[in-house]
Amino acid sequence: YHMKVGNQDVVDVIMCPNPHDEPCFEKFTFTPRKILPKETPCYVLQMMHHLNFLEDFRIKQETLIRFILYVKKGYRELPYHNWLHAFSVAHFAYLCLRNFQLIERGYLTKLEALAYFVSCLCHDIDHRGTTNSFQQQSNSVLASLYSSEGSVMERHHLSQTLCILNTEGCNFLESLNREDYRRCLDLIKDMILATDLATHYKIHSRQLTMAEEGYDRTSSEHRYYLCGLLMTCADLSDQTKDWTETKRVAQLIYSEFFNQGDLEKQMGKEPANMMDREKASIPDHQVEFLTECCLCIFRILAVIFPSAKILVGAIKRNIICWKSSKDTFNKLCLEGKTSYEVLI
Ligand SMILES: Cc1nc2ccc(C(=O)N[C@]34C[C@H]5C[C@H](C[C@H](C5)C3)C4)cc2n2c(-c3ccccc3Cl)nnc12
Ligand SMILES: [Mg+2]
Ligand SMILES: [Zn+2]
Repeated sequence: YHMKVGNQDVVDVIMCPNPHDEPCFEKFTFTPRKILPKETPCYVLQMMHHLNFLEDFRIKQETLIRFILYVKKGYRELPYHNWLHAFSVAHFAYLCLRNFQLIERGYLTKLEALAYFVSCLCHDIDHRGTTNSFQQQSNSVLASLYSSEGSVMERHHLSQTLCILNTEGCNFLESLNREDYRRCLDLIKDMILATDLATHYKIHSRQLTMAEEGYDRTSSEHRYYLCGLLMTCADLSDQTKDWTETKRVAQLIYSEFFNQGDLEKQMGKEPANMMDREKASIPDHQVEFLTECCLCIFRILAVIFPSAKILVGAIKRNIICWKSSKDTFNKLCLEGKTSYEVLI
């Protein structure tokens, strides 16, 4: 957008802050879930234009638009793991690329940046609203396909992504030379597989060591850990927004968790507490998850990128809100409400 403010041109003010000084699209305080779903494909295209991907990789706009629409269609109408989650994760990746200047400061090559943004958009395609362990428990088709390698859902999201790339008129990477094409697909594989939280728990301590030692651009191990860190932070970025947003997102997540718990009960299985709408204490579980998982991973991000400290602050504020909400939850639960009913 080219915008005149007074007699001074304000060039390239994209999604500029509107007069009611709502958070600007370019800031970490912006909540991408407020964008109308039908407008989201345009915003994806706009972000890729502003990251200069179309020029750098000679991407045909028509092919890219078809790819984006196929990816959007690939997501199911679920409470949480839907297209709007993918869009918000990709928006966070866009903010990291722009605000941390990941390319300009050599943290990621342009190809890695492209793979990062596209992986965020595709990382949960065709999610069924159930966990990897549920795939095993229910002997799903996906479990029979992938359970020997682990990360069952993530391998399915990757395979769906590659299928779309191989769909007529959707391969926006077609102008990459053979080596870059191969490298980009390998990066997308590593990045989508990195969104399996169980994997994050395994490599978390090494990511911390990497941050404390100082990021070594020449180390392929460091580059792998940074990509995994950036993927997990994007996947959890809802937790860095304001309390209203965080609370609403938790309600969506637990709606999926409890649906799975109901399914497990019907199968005669005992669901985990966090999946059981009768037993789960959402505030307690969220305080634990935000403290044990989110706070740790965003602290590592802030060691490498000091401007990410505001994200750590946002998570701390949400932990305080969950702790203070506990009294309300306990009081209402005493009146016989489940913690889910209190949340909605
Ligand atoms: C707010 C919030 N809470 C969350 C609470 C719990 C879990 C969760 O999967 N826990 C674990 C706990 C152990 C070790 C592994 C495997 C299983 C056993 C299940 C992970 C995720 C949560 N989560 C996510 C999220 C991120 C990535 C994939 C799926 C999801 Cl849902 N995004 N936001 C949230
Ligand atoms: Mg996932
Ligand atoms: Zn996700």
